[in-house]
Amino acid sequence: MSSASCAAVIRGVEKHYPDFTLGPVDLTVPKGCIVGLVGENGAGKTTLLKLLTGVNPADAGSIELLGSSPHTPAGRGDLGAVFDDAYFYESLTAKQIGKSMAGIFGSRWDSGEYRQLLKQFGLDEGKPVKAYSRGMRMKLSLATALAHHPRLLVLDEATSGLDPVVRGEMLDLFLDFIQDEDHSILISSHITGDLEQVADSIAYLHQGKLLFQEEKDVLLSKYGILRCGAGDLAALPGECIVHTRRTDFGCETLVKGREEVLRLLPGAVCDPASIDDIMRFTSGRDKQ
Ligand SMILES: Nc1ncnc2c1ncn2[C@@H]1O[C@H](COP(=O)(O)OP(=O)(O)OP(=O)(O)O)[C@@H](O)[C@H]1O
Repeated sequence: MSSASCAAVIRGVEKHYPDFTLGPVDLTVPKGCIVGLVGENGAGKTTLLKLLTGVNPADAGSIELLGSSPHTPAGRGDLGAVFDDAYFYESLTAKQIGKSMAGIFGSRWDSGEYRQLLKQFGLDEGKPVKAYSRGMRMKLSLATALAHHPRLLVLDEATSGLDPVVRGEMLDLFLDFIQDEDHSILISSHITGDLEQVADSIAYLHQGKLLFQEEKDVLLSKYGILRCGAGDLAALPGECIVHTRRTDFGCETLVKGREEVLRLLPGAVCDPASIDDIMRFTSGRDKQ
């Protein structure tokens, strides 16, 4: 895929902390797409998103953000980011935050859009942030990330802490956002069901390494959970078997090439795997 068709291109990026190494990671965010970033706690998702958005520098590799570097104003101007640990001054009201954002973004800041988003999210612009719940703070972060009309949204656990109804509204808003083919979203989430609903591709980070980035539909149709006896597994080529866990009733196996498995084992039970299944089995958490 050419870099012109991507909002973000990450190549060979590394970050080294005393007890953790990220990378080298290759990841792309195509224009007009939502890329879901999944991974266990401590897998390196926030670390990667902070490198991409220029919050922290990478130790190696290259990052192209909307055709520039994340460290240039051109790269950052078209970016809207929401981080789980981002905070506003507690005593400021949403209205005052809007004013300070207008100072930062200048003519890009759309105060009408900001007020509209606050209204849509049910946020009282006269209330100080300290009177906001966790979910309300997240919505305020989203409103500030959207009101300067970014082309790329980077969202780190932006739907966590939101109730299912509001999460549904957010997902609709994300889908609306990418109706413009020049818009894209990279979103990390532990709520994989949300990503199954809206993401075009899924990137899986495990212990600092990107295990795959694949189109969601391909991923979900490719993998399956096969339930069978140990003897049946012998009929399968090794590359079909990702990981097997033995249960009291036989074997539960994450298989790759579900159609091929069903062809080789007609009558076997091989249900489509969810993103959670793929993560659980691939990470080896189910090893017994
Ligand atoms: N500034 C830092 N200094 C040292 N270590 C760090 C720093 N930032 C992150 N780490 C380490 O990097 C690892 C990955 O952390 P990160 O926050 O990126 O994971 P994550 O995938 O976002 O996790 P979670 O899902 O729990 O939010 C952790 O071991 C963390 O302790």
